[in-house]
Amino acid sequence: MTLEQSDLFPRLRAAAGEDWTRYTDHEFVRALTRGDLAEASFRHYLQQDYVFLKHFARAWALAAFKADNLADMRAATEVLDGLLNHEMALHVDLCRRWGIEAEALERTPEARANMAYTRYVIERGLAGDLLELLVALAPCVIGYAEIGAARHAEAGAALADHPYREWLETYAGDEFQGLAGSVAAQMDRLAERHMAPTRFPELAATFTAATRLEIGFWDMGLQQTL
Ligand SMILES: Cc1ncc(C[n+]2csc(CCO)c2C)c(N)n1
Repeated sequence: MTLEQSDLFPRLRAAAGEDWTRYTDHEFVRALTRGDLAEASFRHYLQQDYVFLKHFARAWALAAFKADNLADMRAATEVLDGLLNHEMALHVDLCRRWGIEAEALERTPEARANMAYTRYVIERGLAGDLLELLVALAPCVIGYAEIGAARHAEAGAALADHPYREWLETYAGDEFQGLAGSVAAQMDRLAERHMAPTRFPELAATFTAATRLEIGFWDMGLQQTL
């Protein structure tokens, strides 16, 4: 399924209103796309993102625990496996090329914006069901796919010699686009089974909160705060 065919995600995105735009059209994203984002900001972001990915792996492990059928358990462990055994290694390589060695990554002090975001997502999963957790994860997974596709296209010919080409290619790539589509489809299946119409506002509040925490993550990168 493509994102356009999904049902719940566009409703959540619409409910997030301006916050969704503030996330996907953030100055960090604009500067990265133009190629003039300060390198120190990108390094700070990369280093924090390493810590972020570890906690997101924990959130996907929680998704496997919260699942009540094999298909949902497999979907969660596939993302977990991809993160732990593929994306983390790519991230460590990318960091090394940007001058951040593996030992420095391990010693990264966790920024408050980073902590707030990952722990919020995990808390939503602990307190709620799998749908609640996937909705908290959606701004990350589906948002980055949306940002990647749009910004990769926008950079266009400038990509030939672009400092952030690899980042843009990663999130515009088939793998992440496919992952976003399958998470959107999984949310739709769960919503069909578990979502009373009266539950939508609650889910929208979780989605908007996670979107605002993504904005905080860009701010943290841009301002290099801890
Ligand atoms: C702050 C922040 N938000 C989102 C992503 C993107 N992302 C992280 S894990 C994953 C796939 C599985 O959840 C995706 C798309 C990121 N790297 N950093």
